[in-house]
Amino acid sequence: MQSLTPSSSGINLKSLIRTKIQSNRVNPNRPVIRCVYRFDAANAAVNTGTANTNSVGHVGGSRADWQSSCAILASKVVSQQQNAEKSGGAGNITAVNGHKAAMDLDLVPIDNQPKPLTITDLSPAPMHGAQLRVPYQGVPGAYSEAAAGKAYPKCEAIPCDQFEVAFQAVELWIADRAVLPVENSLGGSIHRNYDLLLRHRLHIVGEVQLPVHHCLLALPGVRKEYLNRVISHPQALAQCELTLTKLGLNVTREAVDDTAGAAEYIASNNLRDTAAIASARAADLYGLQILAEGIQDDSSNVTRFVMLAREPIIPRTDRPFKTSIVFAHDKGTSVLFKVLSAFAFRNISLTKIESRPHRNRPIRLVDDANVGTAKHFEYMFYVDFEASMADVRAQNALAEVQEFTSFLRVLGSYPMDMTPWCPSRED
Ligand SMILES: O=C(O)C(=O)C[C@]1(C(=O)O)C=C[C@@H](O)C=C1
Repeated sequence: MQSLTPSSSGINLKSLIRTKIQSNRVNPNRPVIRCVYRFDAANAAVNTGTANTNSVGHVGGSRADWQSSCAILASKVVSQQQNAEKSGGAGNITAVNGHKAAMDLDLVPIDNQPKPLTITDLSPAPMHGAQLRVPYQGVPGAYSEAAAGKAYPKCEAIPCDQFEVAFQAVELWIADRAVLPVENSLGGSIHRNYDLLLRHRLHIVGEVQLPVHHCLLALPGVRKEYLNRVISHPQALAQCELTLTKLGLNVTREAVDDTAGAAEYIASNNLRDTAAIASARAADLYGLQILAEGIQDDSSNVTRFVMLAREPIIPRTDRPFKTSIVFAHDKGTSVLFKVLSAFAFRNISLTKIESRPHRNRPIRLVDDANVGTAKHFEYMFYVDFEASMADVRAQNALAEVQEFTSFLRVLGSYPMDMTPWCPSRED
């Protein structure tokens, strides 16, 4: 799979925005320009080598720098909201995934869709309104939009061109909750989002598990034999890897920012040699036909999303709760067994464990005069366990974990998604 994300370093916000605009001008047909910024924003934290601080600081130096760098375009946000209402788009999420495509194959005017929020749209001024505002990365028709609708059925889902924007929209009180995909049953963890959880100070307040039913979409009249390229989110490409091969397509696979963005790109550039992997709702929204459906390699394909807020919720014990933590230790991975036993002794089940590079201190050198220098990689460990922070067992386990670790943060204690299991789509 070709990665279309160029690397760079030593960036600041203004140069990023300039890069983005220039890239768009140079080659308006590339669907992936937004990646340039997304990748660089992540690297900003790598370059400064800091974790656990607000990423705003990394981007522009200080929060004040960042704010003065941003255009204050609150009215644009409002007009996006109005557009969304008019188009029945982001604010009106019904059966997004698992939704029968219309057989009317006329191209729809895709300009009706609300434009994704970008970093320059963020205003530090709070927005008021009764509806919960939930930013997600992608454009209408993305699975993240569906996840927002599942978590908060009456919410106004706000498309953003990158995760960083969704986080900052909540941090700056423009929005109320961000929705973030963290893992998929086939594609595995979405690593970058674990890093983002650590860099930002938002709290996990809920989770949603969304069955993901992928379709192969192309312009009306296009047949599979005409295709020489399939574009989608890297996770979606990974989830359909075997099926794409089985379909006998002689295509290159290219990664773009989100599934629905791939569909939109094909429609707006009238690409007859390219297909997208996206939802049936994306086919509806962007006037594409469904060439094949259910193309994920496993019918029970599920993505887990977490919801993030400025404040934690008050944990309870009257319903199943999950707690997510992240920890590290100065002396490397040897602490892992002790931490895990703190949960095992209390009969607390772990549902997930993930390790990521410790970006502050990625390597630990251990010199041995006789044999040389061992170079150990250092990790941050992310653990989800099935207990509420209001449960005394969890409190005792964490008190113990704290003794073993040099760094411990509770990312959130939140209700588990206990919705009935229905992996197949309801047509
Ligand atoms: O591209 C989208 O539609 C998304 O919402 C992103 C995303 C992901 O990040 O995993 C969400 C669910 C699917 O697993 C594929 C892609």
